[in-house]
Amino acid sequence: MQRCNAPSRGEGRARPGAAVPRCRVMIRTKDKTMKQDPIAQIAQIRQSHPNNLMARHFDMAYFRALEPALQQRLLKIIASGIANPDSSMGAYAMDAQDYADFAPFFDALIHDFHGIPDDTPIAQPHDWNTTQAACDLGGIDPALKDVSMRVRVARNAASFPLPGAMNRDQRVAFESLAADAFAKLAENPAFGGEYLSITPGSPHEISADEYDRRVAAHQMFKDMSNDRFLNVAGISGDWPYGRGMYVSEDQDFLVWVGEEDHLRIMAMQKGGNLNALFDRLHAGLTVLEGLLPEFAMSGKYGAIASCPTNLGAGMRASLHMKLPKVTQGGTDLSAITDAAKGLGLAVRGAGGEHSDAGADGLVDISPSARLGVSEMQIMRRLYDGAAKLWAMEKAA
Ligand SMILES: Nc1ncnc2c1ncn2[C@@H]1O[C@H](COP(=O)(O)OP(=O)(O)OP(=O)(O)O)[C@@H](O)[C@H]1O
Repeated sequence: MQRCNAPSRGEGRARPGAAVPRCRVMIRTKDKTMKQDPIAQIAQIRQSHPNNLMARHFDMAYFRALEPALQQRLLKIIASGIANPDSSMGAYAMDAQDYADFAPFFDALIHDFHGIPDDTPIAQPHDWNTTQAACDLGGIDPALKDVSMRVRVARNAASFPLPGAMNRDQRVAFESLAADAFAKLAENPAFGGEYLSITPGSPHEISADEYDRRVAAHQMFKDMSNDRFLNVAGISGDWPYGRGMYVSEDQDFLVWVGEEDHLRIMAMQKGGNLNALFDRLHAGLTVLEGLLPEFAMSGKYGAIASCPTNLGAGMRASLHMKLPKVTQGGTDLSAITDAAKGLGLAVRGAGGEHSDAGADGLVDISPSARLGVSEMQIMRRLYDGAAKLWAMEKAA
């Protein structure tokens, strides 16, 4: 799955630590004045980067018809896609309300990215009933009992701006609310654990070494402060204030605070039993919903997220699978990527987005679609696709 800041297919890949390009659009975002006509830039990007969905669908007539205040809001939404022509999406919502206020703009991108035909209304079903199908990969091959599974959902509080538009006080205030909720969650026998903060001076602050250890363990999110896409969008602003992670004692239920969305709520387990994994996430999510301010949800768009790629179920369900033969020892992902695409799956390196495959052919596979598909459809797609990719590996 490509998120907003993923480079478009076939174009250069962003890497953590990559140089942050200078913005060259004439809009005011915080204290920066950017220097070129954004409309002219979008026209150029449409030619040079046809996979930038923001540029592909930006309707000049629609933009010109907006009042100046709305134009400024829309320019902030698309600033990252202009400054980074190699964006695959190129737009981040700054507020839950943006999806309604700029529906003609967002809906064109959403139909395109999520593969929803233009004449089909956007709508999000929800279904967490895992008893409908047994999806245990260990039943296909005992070798798959070892796979690492992760499923996460994005959630944002309705009462705060989305991360791109938050100031430092708001980030810290949201983290404080979340820490209070986690203190209650810690008392729940099924989800007891601790909150670890990277906000300087937080009562829950962890050391830099502990943070690095958690990142290396695939639990904590990476430093976003050098991410050129998130920087322009304002999402990585005030780093590391307002950021942290809750982790259950058994390390299989985690909640990120202050990454690309207010919350990323996830279950992580080894073993191949997707039903158990999804049940764990659903149970934790249900408890958290009772402890936190109301989440921004929409019948049309599902879970509201900063990036339109994450709308809908807001879910990315992934498996870390070793596929050494079909990836030529991790050196060539082209065959597996093509096969996975036909199965509705995306492939990325096991270190997270923008990473390469491991030498042992360890890759991350996950269903691409999130909007218009229910949680259970995502689970089935992952199971069916993984079974087919595993059959390819065995036959190779
Ligand atoms: N199945 C998995 N098993 C173990 N770790 C995983 C698994 N899937 C993802 N991870 C780890 O989770 C972390 C976050 O990964 P990544 O950024 O790709 O995912 P994400 O949170 O779903 O975000 P996005 O799709 O927006 O990039 C990384 O450390 C990655 O290695």
